[in-house]
Amino acid sequence: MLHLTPLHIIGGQPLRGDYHVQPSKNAALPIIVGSLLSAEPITLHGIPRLSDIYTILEIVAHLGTRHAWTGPNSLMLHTPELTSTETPYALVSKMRASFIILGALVARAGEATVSMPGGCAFGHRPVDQHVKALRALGATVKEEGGNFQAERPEPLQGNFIFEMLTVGATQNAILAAALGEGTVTLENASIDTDVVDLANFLNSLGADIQGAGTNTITVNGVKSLRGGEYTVIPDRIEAGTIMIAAAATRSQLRLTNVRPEHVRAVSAKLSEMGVRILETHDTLLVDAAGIDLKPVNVTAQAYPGFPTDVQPQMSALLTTVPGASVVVDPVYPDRLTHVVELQRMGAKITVSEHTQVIQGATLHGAPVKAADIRAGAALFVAALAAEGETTIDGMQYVNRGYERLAERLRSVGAQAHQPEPALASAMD
Ligand SMILES: CC(=O)N[C@H]1[C@@H](OP(=O)(O)OP(=O)(O)OC[C@H]2O[C@@H](n3ccc(=O)[nH]c3=O)[C@H](O)[C@@H]2O)O[C@H](CO)[C@@H](O)[C@@H]1O
Ligand SMILES: C=C(OP(=O)(O)O)C(=O)O
Repeated sequence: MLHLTPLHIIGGQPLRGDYHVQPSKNAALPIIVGSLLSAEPITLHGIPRLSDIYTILEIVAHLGTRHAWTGPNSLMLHTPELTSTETPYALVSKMRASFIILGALVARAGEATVSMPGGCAFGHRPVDQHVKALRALGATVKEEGGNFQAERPEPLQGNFIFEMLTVGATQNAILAAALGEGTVTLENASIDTDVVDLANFLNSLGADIQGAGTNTITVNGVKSLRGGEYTVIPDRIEAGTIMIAAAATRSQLRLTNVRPEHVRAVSAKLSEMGVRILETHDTLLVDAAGIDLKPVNVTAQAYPGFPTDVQPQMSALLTTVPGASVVVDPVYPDRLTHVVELQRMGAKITVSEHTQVIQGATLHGAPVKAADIRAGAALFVAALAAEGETTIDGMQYVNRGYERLAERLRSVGAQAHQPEPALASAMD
């Protein structure tokens, strides 16, 4: 991964004005993979210009997809035929989300070889549910030499009950079953917004996926998918991050291009702390100006619970709130790489048995380093609230998830500066 220059933030200034939320990274990635199911051209709007998007485009290009940017966030994709059914380690290891290529290739080609996804800074991320689901629905999946090889002799059919709520495995099973005229029922399926957006996208091309957004999804395989045009949902994780940044700087800030119903768990927690939240159908006003915030306890859960992808940022906010807060993340119990870096900034956090106990303190600027995407987000939230200057290294991780971060933070009054162009614009 390319190393980027650090982000410099001089903290202690309130944010103000309107922050336009980017399109969703985690919804866009599986939708780009889903485009492999159609031989006709597809135009997608709402694709954020992020390094993860460039990585998935590299992977689908290897499989035969041609693409062209047709607007700042619009992309044309076309896969007239697959040129390979294998995704090599060098590409897959860059990004865990690429594992759902397995389901897409099984659907379109009846076979796939995908390398085992790489490890992750915040712990073990198994793929057993992806494999069990495909096997239960009639595919053979072999694990050999660090690769998973899947074959689908007949169209997938049958029933699978997930052992836990998993976004990626639900998406993988939907993709694998979408083509081929069998009927598949998925129980205890994830109801995450990114599962719903994938199903809506595939249905817009002629797929027959019923029940996305509930725990039981039925996929009636169809012969083929046509081309089409689709707009990806706004990024609820970026929205949650910026809502928290507004609270941490005790600001009044309006978020535009947001689906308030997608961030309700974050809104509820901020309201419990005393932040005023005002919703319209696509904006959110976050008002923490002049408010003495109260400490809270937070437990991350699958959607619609409090998102694990916002847990580190929430922990950063709580380091600024007088009193004791407790944070646990049963989804990823080791998602804690932000802790030691926040401590450099004066945060009072102790960790015992995967539980963060946080005492409010005054943060000060310091040199810090992000080890993963949302730990980096926690660091820029803390930096915005801290007295003095913070330099955040490891921006290649942060840039996976936040488009033109310094520029967009500056647009709402932050003093943020990253000396070199971000990776996304360097690759345009
Ligand atoms: C690209 C993308 O969209 N990534 C998101 C997606 O990841 P991802 O889809 O990988 O996460 P999952 O929803 O699958 O993981 C949820 C839980 O299930 C467990 N599990 C998952 C699969 C499996 O086969 N076995 C298993 O045990 C995981 O360890 C975790 O505890 O959802 C996560 C949970 O909201 C987010 O943190 C990630 O940002
Ligand atoms: C962890 C994340 O992404 P990934 O699942 O791709 O690692 C994230 O977006 O917070």
